[in-house]
Amino acid sequence: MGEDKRIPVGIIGASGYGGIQLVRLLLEHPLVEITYMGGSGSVGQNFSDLYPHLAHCVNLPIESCEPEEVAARAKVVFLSLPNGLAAKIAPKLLAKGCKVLDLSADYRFKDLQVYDAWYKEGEPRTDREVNQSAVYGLPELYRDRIATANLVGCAGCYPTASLLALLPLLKQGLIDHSTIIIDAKSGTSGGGRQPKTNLLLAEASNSLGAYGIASHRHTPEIEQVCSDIAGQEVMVQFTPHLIPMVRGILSTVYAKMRDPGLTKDDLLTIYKSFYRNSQWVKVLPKNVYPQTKWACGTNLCYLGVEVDQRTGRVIVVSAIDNLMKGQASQALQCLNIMMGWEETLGLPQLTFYP
Ligand SMILES: NC(=O)C1=CN([C@@H]2O[C@H](COP(=O)(O)OP(=O)(O)OC[C@H]3O[C@@H](n4cnc5c(N)ncnc54)[C@H](OP(=O)(O)O)[C@@H]3O)[C@@H](O)[C@H]2O)C=CC1
Ligand SMILES: CC(=O)N[C@@H](CCC(=O)OP(=O)(O)O)C(=O)O
Repeated sequence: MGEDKRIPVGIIGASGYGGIQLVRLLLEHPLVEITYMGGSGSVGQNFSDLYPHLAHCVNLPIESCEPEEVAARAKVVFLSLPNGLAAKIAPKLLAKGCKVLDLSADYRFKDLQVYDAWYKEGEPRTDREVNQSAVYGLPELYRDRIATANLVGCAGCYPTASLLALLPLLKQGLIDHSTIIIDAKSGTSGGGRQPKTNLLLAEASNSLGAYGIASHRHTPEIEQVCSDIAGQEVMVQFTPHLIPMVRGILSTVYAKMRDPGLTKDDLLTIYKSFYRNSQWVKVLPKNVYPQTKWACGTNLCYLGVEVDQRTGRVIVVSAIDNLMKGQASQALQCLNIMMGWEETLGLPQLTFYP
């Protein structure tokens, strides 16, 4: 038997929805081994007490999150915690030499004033320097930066779906920035495993509603990336909806084209070329538009591109699994890049269907 070269990995927030996706992915990844599980309310329990169906493959206790202890037992740490906690833990882990992937919003914003304005989680942040070192975890845009990062602030779920739809348009300067409208729907798992009234079956089933209109926290995150690509300030109109299903995000993006003469064939050529080196983004053929079911359980994003010649608008429909490409599997994709591994390693591409 050769030496086992698996990298020891910790998951803080293992009991949550992000945590359990990471467990599934990391157990099947050939180059890592889960060595630490951290939490809060579930400390003292075994992971298999929380998820008995996994008792045959996971036997680890949930421990309190002591950064020194975590760093002694893990070289890579995934933080899958409510917003505001990673900013307190990540600097200590980085100082001990760990690579850190944060699934919350704490390290997504270059400008902490923007973070503070939208995420009022308590005391002011004291980790400005660390924050400056963080790279936004959207591999299709920042692959090179992720490759050399020690800290990645993984992209949010709605931003991932929406930005992948928008990137080629912004990069090529094809749209009037002031006309971007994003209409998105998410399954209830987007709200996490903690009980919330609006996520009860009786509230969410047989019903569809918008929330966070003109005020959702993903608006500045989407705008930050759009502005970075466009080289000028971009504002978007973003409206999320809660839809009665468990997994999935469908984001439909509208914008006025600068050149109304562009056809659907032109745009499909542009999209296919833009994503030619991105295995996880599938640009669908002409007149085919994605369903969330196609992406379920995978790291894939499916894009359908349309042009309304009557209004001069381009319409792009984007489908992802919010817990996968929108969260845990995208974090693992980032880790693969950080470690110089094959970007597809350990990432599922076949959905459960139907
Ligand atoms: N759900 C989604 O679709 C997406 C979520 N995200 C983000 O990922 C992060 C995790 O989300 P999700 O998994 O859905 O959330 P959950 O509510 O399902 O899980 C939260 C986890 O955080 C742990 N936790 C809470 N407080 C503490 C604490 N003080 N110290 C240590 N651990 C703590 C909980 O552990 P315990 O049970 O032990 O208390 C639990 O494991 C959030 O920031 C979320 O915004 C990002 C993209 C998509
Ligand atoms: C349905 C639902 O409640 N969705 C969550 C999605 C946010 C999320 O999960 O957090 P990230 O910022 O880390 O992506 C919401 O709208 O707040």
